[in-house]
Amino acid sequence: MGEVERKKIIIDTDPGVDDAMAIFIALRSPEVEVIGLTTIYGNVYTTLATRNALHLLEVAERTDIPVAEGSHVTLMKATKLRIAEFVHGTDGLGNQYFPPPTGKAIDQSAAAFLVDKSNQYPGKITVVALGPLTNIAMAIELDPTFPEKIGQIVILGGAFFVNGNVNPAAEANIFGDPDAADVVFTSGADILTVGINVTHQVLFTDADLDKLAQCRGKIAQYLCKILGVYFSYHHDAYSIKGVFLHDPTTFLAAVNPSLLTYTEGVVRVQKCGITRGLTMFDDAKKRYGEISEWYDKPKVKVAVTVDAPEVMKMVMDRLLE
Ligand SMILES: O=c1[nH]cnc2c1ncn2[C@@H]1O[C@H](CO)[C@@H](O)[C@H]1O
Repeated sequence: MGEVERKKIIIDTDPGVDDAMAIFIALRSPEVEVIGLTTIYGNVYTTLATRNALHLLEVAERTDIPVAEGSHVTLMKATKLRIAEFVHGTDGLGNQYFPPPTGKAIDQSAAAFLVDKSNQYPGKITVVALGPLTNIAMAIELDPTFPEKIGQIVILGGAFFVNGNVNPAAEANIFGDPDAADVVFTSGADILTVGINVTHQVLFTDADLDKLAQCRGKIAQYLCKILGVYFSYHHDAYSIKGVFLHDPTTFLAAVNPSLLTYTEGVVRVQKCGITRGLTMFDDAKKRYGEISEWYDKPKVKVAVTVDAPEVMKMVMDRLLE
């Protein structure tokens, strides 16, 4: 029987506890084929992100999937980065200090890999971007036709109509490289962005963790080990007994966009000052009298609501397998 074509996915990632979850869910999603991981700083520095990406593929026994290392600096070449090790542990994976992976990244940068794959499968690739958008912006710099050739870019990023998680203005991934984010949002690519206004609705609770602990599967057991630090952080920072599933929600939105509703409009990113990293959406309800920085820019899709129970069901089904 003719097999339904699986969506080809590249995950741009900074693993990261919730990145690890998203990667494992992706590898257990029959609807998609993960054709590569590209790495970026954010939750950890890029070198560690690469090491963790290789390690996670070894845990999942999927070393056939290539890892391309991404940028160590922002689009503007800044080396002073904001790294969220206080969220994920100093090793990025819940302070477990796993032995180093045996595999190596391929001999191609993340940006070059992204461009290559977009040429190989024009219009067919979905990039799921789970960290700061430096690699994607660099792919656009490398090849200005990248936005036309890439199928879709599904982004975990932004705080739309709500406060950020770095400060009241900014969400962590956009704050990590606002210049890159603004390039990507205004590139004309088919973009769906899932902000923390949506991912904060998807809570993985203590009870879910218990279910995972009772499952004898290798991945379930592995995740239980690394989730401790992420749980403690959420308890301290938000006074909640559970963790937000930012990355898994974004990945599942790429698999099944009907899990979300979205609105469309131009998004610009504040690049300086106290609101650096702010994502400002023009809802186009007003025809402004003056030409603004939003005028005539391409629109993107901004997630507004999510079917959280269905996302949680998909997460649990895939992790408890
Ligand atoms: O308070 C925080 N500061 C920095 N990063 C965070 C925080 N909370 C979550 N994340 C990480 O940033 C992405 C979502 O913004 C997620 O990858 C999450 O793990």
